[in-house]
Formats: sequence, structure tokens, C-alpha cells
Amino acid sequence: MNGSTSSPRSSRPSRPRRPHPPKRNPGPERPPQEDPARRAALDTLRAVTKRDAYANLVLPGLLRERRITGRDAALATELTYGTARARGLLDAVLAACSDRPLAEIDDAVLDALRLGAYQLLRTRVPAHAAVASTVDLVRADRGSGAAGFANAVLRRVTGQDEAGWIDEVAPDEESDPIGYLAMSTAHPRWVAQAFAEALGSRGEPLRAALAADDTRPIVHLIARPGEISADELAAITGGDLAPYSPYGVHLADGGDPADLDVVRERLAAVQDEGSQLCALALTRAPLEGTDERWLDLCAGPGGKAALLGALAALSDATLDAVEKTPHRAELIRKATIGLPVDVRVADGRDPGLDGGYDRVLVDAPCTGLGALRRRPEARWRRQPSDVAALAKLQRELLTSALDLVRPGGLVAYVVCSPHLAETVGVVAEVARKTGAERLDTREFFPGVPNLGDGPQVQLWPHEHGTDAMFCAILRRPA
Ligand SMILES: C[S@@+](CC[C@H](N)C(=O)[O-])C[C@H]1O[C@@H](n2cnc3c(N)ncnc32)[C@H](O)[C@@H]1O
Repeated sequence: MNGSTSSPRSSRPSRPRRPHPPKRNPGPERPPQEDPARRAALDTLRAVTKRDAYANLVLPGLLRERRITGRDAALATELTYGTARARGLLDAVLAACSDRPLAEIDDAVLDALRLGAYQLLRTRVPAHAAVASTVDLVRADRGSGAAGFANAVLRRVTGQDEAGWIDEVAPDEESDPIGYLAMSTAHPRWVAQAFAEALGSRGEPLRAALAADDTRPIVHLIARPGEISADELAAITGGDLAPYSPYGVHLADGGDPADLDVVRERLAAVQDEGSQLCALALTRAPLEGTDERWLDLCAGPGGKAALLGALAALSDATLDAVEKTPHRAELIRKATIGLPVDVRVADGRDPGLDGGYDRVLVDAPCTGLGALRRRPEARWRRQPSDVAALAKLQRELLTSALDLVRPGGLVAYVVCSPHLAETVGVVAEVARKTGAERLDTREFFPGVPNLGDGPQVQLWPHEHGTDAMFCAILRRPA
């Protein structure tokens, strides 16, 4: 606990909480001075807390609606995403600075406190501005009593910088290195533990992997094979050729890629380079016999299906795309217009298909722990209890894929997660039960460094600049 905390939790008598003053009472001291960037940030954080919204979907709409642009928009974005990512660390600090448990603090006040604490600990916003602007927001939303409380808590936060607070609230680094790294990089402990197990590290690689979740990902585009080359796409967009995917382009900065003419005309699309590489790996693995019927068993919203469909068109093959959710199946249809792709709404575990496919992709539903940098709040929303149910579904889908592929045919199992229970755990068990052969998948990622001991491939943001995609290619026994 912070020594300056005025009334320790244990000494507080339990008594009914007073209702907050009416919302419209601005308090006697001064009228609230709302800053549009911080208001947009707080309103987005409220939507994340109240209705499980995605910050990166809510905020752009709010900015547009309120005509917030330029530096204000940049500030709102930085504060919103930064606060959502750092939530666990901010909560630990706020708990140390508050004389009541966080669970007893009004949601709206707590979200504002997080926003204020984030500015104090992780930005260069002057402390007085961070405190005053947050107190103004709280006063406007919850009145002067709550504003006084927020002011007191945030003043305690100003007592130390981030490093000082980490020393105080994190587990001991020597005896619990994973717990320490989890707190200092603002990750739930179970996520840090899962990364540590996948990396085989509790040291620098783990720190780098966790830190990479706080970096803003560069937009990756894919030049649709047969329509436009990566060189042409790079020249049109001013981007750089991707280091590993022959179809990939990295966009330097700024702007909404959906506004690009090449994207609107479907010559290119937004797709992480790791996703491109995993879909390509399936097509690169050598196959004896026929090679004309491909299947994507979990295809929505259609990113990999569009790439596979374009490659299928170039090699006289066809692709069947299965998706359980009708609206996502519709997205596949849109993404694959003009390609030899047949979309079917079905459960991939029993899709009612004849089988006999030459190549099958299983891009299974997963925790998404490999793409935490894309969804600011995701690390706090996922629960360790999600993993077992997903792993069961993943095993069933992979088993179904091996059933649908012809003898000697190939299956790529892909997830956007490094969690061992979703990756090697699934592949090892299904391979054992079905007798499928695990190929050295690293061979189908030519030029990509640091792929470990194989046979599977685990990509990492801090190593490869991609999402943490996992890929294993299996062959059904002939
Ligand atoms: C990781 S996403 C696939 C991403 C896609 N391959 C792409 O590149 O755009 C997994 C998809 O599987 C779908 N899904 C979930 N359970 C399924 C099931 N039992 N059968 C088929 N699809 C399922 C989800 O709706 C989701 O669209």
C-alpha cells in the first residue's frame, strides 16, 4: 500500500454508500472544462467496460461524429488504447492509492481514474493537467463529491513514477520473474505464463514478446495474386515490400487503408503478413497426385480464403470455404467475388461435404493471444478458462479436416495464438489419434529466420513483425 493513503481499507466501517449527486450538478467550485480528446477517450473506455465493445471499433466512429481531428484525434487514440492496454497495472496502482476497494468505486469514476493514471504514469502530459482534466470529467459525469475523491486518488498516484509504482505493486522480480514481467508490461499473469511456456523463456525474449503487444502494428497489405504485383502495390501506396511474403507490402504510416483505391477495387486487401505466410505454406508443401480441390474449413471473414482462391485460380484449382456464422460467410462471398470459391454455411466439424480434398486449411477459432497488439482491451477480456473449450473445438476441427482430406493430402492447422494448449497440444494429440504425419513446416516458410526447432512454426511480433501465428502442416497417411 502507498504510505500516503489516508484511510486504510481495513479501518473503514462498513456503511451504505451515499448515492452520487445528480449528474447535472457541476459542483460549486468551477464549471467543468472538458477536453474533447479526453472525453472521447473516456466515452470509448466506458463502452468497453459497459458493453464489451472493442475500443478500436468505437473510437474512430466517435472521432468522426464529433469532428475530432489532427492532434486531438491522435491524443484521444493514444489515451484510449494506452489506458485499455495498461488496465491491470493501472488498477494495481489505483488500488494502492484508493481508500476503498476498486470493486466499490463507481464504474464511470474508475474508468476516468484509469485514464488519469495512464496519463500520469505512461505519458508526458504534465501531472497537473492529467489530474485536473480527469477531475473535470468526473465532476461532469458524477458531481463534485466524486470529483473530490478522484482528485485525492490521482494526487497519490503522482507520488511516484511508473518504475516506482511497479516496484511497489509487482511481485518480486527474483522470486517471480513472470509475475514481475506481467505487471510491468501490463499483462494478465496467465498470458505472460503462456508466452513464457511457448518461448521457453522467462527472460529477455519474454519481455520483448510482451512489450511488442504495446507497439502499434504497421498495416500490412496483400497484393492479390494474378491482379497486381507486390512491387506495383508498393509503388502505388508508397509502402515497402514485406520482408517474407512475396505478396506483402507494409504501409509506412497514416490513413485508413480502406480508403485506398487499390483496396476498394479489390486488387489488394489488409492482411497481416503472418496470415499470408500461413496460407502460403499450405500451397507450398509438396503433394503427390491430384492438386485441384482445396478446402478452407473456418473461412470467415475470408482473408485467407481470398488468397487461397486467387492462387487456386492461377493453378486451375477450386476452393470450398466453410463458415459457421452466416454473416461471416457473407463476408467471404464479398472477399472472393470473381474467384473459384464456393462458400457454404456449416459447422466444420460436420460440414456435410464429400471429402477427398487435396489441401485443407483449418484456421481455427482461438484465444487470439497472438494479436493482442491489435485489440487494446483483449488481454483483459480473455480468461484462462476459455482455453480448454477452444482447444476441444480445435481438436475436433483438425480431426474433421484430416477426415476430409484425401489419403496423402495436406492439412494446415493455423491459430493466431502461441498458447501451447492451442498449438502443439492440439496437433500432437490429433496426430497421435489419426496417425497423421507432422511435416517440417519451417521448410514452407522460406527466408523466415528464427523458426526454432520445428516441426511446427510459431511466428512472433517481436521476431518477425507479424502477429504470433502458429502453423503446422500435416499429411494424412496414404
Ligand atoms: C480465426 S477465424 C478464421 C479467419 C479466416 N481464415 C481469415 O483469414 O479471414 C475462425 C472462423 O471460424 C469460424 N468458426 C467457429 N466455429 C466454427 C465451426 N465449428 N465450424 C466452422 N467455422 C467455425 C468463426 O466464425 C471464424 O469466422
